[in-house]
Amino acid sequence: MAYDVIDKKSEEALDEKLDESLNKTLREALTVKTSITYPENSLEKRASISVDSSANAPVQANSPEQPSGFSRAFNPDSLGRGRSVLNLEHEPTSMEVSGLNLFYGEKQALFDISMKIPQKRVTAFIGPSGCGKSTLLRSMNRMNDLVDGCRVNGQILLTSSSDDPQNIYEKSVNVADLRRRVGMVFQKPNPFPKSIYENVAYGLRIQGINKKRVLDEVVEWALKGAALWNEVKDRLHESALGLSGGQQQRLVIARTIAVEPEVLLLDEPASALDPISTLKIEELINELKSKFTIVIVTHNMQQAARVSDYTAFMYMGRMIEYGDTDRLFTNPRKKQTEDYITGRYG
Ligand SMILES: Nc1ncnc2c1ncn2[C@@H]1O[C@H](COP(=O)(O)OP(=O)(O)OP(=O)(O)O)[C@@H](O)[C@H]1O
Repeated sequence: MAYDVIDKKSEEALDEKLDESLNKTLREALTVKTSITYPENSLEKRASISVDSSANAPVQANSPEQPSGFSRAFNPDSLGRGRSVLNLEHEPTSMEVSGLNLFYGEKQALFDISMKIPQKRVTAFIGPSGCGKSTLLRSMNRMNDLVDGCRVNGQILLTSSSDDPQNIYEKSVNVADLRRRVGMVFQKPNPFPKSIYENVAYGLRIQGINKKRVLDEVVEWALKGAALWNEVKDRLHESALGLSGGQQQRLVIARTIAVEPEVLLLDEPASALDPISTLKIEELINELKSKFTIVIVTHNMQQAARVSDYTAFMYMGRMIEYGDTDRLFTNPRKKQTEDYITGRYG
């Protein structure tokens, strides 16, 4: 079977363009006045993220990620979490995608995608290169608006915090506000050239919150939430650019969660990181889902199996199968899913 040929050049060009637009977009998203207020003594709910101190503990260098000679075939040893099968029908949702088609100029990249994104769960998108994972992820906070000639039809409802779900593609939607509510972390860490503290405080300062005690609390909360506090608490005023790649990625996560998004979109957040940093990001995802809905794109099936509750398998712009992660990996219902997870293609 012929697979979609990826136009690497346009992908790289898009990545560059997204990188360029990113800081601007982030700044816009963070400048939005929101209903969030951070009065003193109102930060108790932040404490509800339990930060497992083991996330900062040293780990065995050979523990995470692919064994040497890794093939794309899925290794079922990644499963066995011993939990019961999850059922999407019974989950409250954060987002609901229906009949979504997306075009880059003449080329259609997504075909009639419909899916529910369950609240406070981790949903992974997997599939061969070029199948549309990142496109679908980016469509969830309208990052694709940055691509010339990109058109979308269908709808995506943001359902988590309102009785009156809003289609994010409606004209009246404030896109900067949307991107604060649906935050995104990219493959390449992109801290601002500021101190560690100011990176995390950025979104709050822009909202006019300058009280030191409040900022201190939020910065500490977000850095703890991103499992970075112990490593940086003594150097908060040093440049973020002096951190390692893995630390920078956790800093970006801290910056994103500091403005309390409802949904965190992670586009291969660990693919540029070493195995130890990758493990920390995976542990972090597990911690963060108690507070945030998480959607992750990953090339790595072991990673999808380790971190996600639900997995969506995509192929050539279509959603082929979507359901409980353990079930999908151990008992796929579609032959294309089975072929992919057994390494027959991809
Ligand atoms: N800016 C763009 N202009 C034109 N086509 C694009 C653009 N971005 C992506 N595409 C095409 O859309 C399709 C889906 O790409 P997308 O990057 O979403 O796939 P993916 O599954 O995330 O791939 P990968 O795993 O390689 O990152 C591909 O055929 C790709 O070439």
